[in-house]
Amino acid sequence: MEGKTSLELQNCRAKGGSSGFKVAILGASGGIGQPLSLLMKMNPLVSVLHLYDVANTPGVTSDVSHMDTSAVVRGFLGSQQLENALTGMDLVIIPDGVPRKPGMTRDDLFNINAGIVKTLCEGISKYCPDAIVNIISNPVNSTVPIAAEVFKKAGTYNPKKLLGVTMLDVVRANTFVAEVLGLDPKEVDVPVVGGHAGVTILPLLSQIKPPCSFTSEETAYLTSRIQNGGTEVVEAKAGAGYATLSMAYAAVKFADACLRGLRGDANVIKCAFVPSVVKSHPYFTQLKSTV
Ligand SMILES: NC(=O)C1=CN([C@@H]2O[C@H](COP(=O)(O)OP(=O)(O)OC[C@H]3O[C@@H](n4cnc5c(N)ncnc54)[C@H](O)[C@@H]3O)[C@@H](O)[C@H]2O)C=CC1
Ligand SMILES: O=C([O-])CC(=O)C(=O)O
Repeated sequence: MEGKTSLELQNCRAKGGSSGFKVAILGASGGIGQPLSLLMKMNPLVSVLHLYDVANTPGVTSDVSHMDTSAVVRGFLGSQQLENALTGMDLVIIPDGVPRKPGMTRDDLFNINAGIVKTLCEGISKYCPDAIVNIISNPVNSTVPIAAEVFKKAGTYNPKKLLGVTMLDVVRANTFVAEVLGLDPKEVDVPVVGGHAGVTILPLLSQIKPPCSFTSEETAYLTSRIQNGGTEVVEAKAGAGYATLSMAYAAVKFADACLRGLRGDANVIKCAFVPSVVKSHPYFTQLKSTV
């Protein structure tokens, strides 16, 4: 190792990195992006982790890269580095954009986040058109259709690879249902379909595994709590934030399912907001095989 600069040493390490998938997180310095970067660095299916943002990626990258797990971490700052951040990626996770404040709906984020997601998806269609794309940025009910239009225009649209992340609704539903039933949440699987905003979030309480039943009061309580889970956190944080930690957990659970699907595992089926066969709703959260 004598005579090598620290950059050369890092490059040696990168070349000798473990086999696995290459994952980019766009918006890696944010409230979701940071814990998501931490958790993805711990995922044994990831060999290379690219952290992209328009702010603070050198610090986040330095911090996360010190973790003694296999994935090689590289940081990218600003739009001039988007090409390098995306080239060769198998999975791109997008938690960039603006989150809402108390009193706002997710739709209030549309004007800013739509433009950001559009620009990033134009980059994806140029630099890693075959990657699976996980969209977290709100309003998911609109950002996923925007991404689809960008990919269609570029001729790179693959409806199987564009997935709106609604896993937090499932994670919340599993937690709240388990509380009512007195079970460990790990034993509960609640399908949640529809969309990712208020009444469009539809927990299928009759389809839970294991089979169970509820009183009408329990059904009303659970439906309302699951539909308003995001608002519950926004109000509890009282202007100082929104769901970031539970979202990062949910995003990693979903990303891991995508990577297992890419690896060829059978029966990896999760809920996601995707192009739909329901004619009146061209996009709909449904149970979907992850590849
Ligand atoms: N799908 C879901 O279930 C959930 C979605 N969200 C959404 O996720 C999004 C991100 O939330 P947070 O991380 O809490 O927000 P945040 O404001 O903490 O972080 C957003 C990050 O995006 C970056 N960013 C801004 N413009 C960018 C651009 N042009 N390119 C790349 N990065 C850019 C910012 O620098 C920042 O680091 C919000 O839209 C929020 O509503 C939040 C919770 C749950
Ligand atoms: O409520 C928000 O704005 C963030 C979000 O989507 C959620 O927590 O489900």
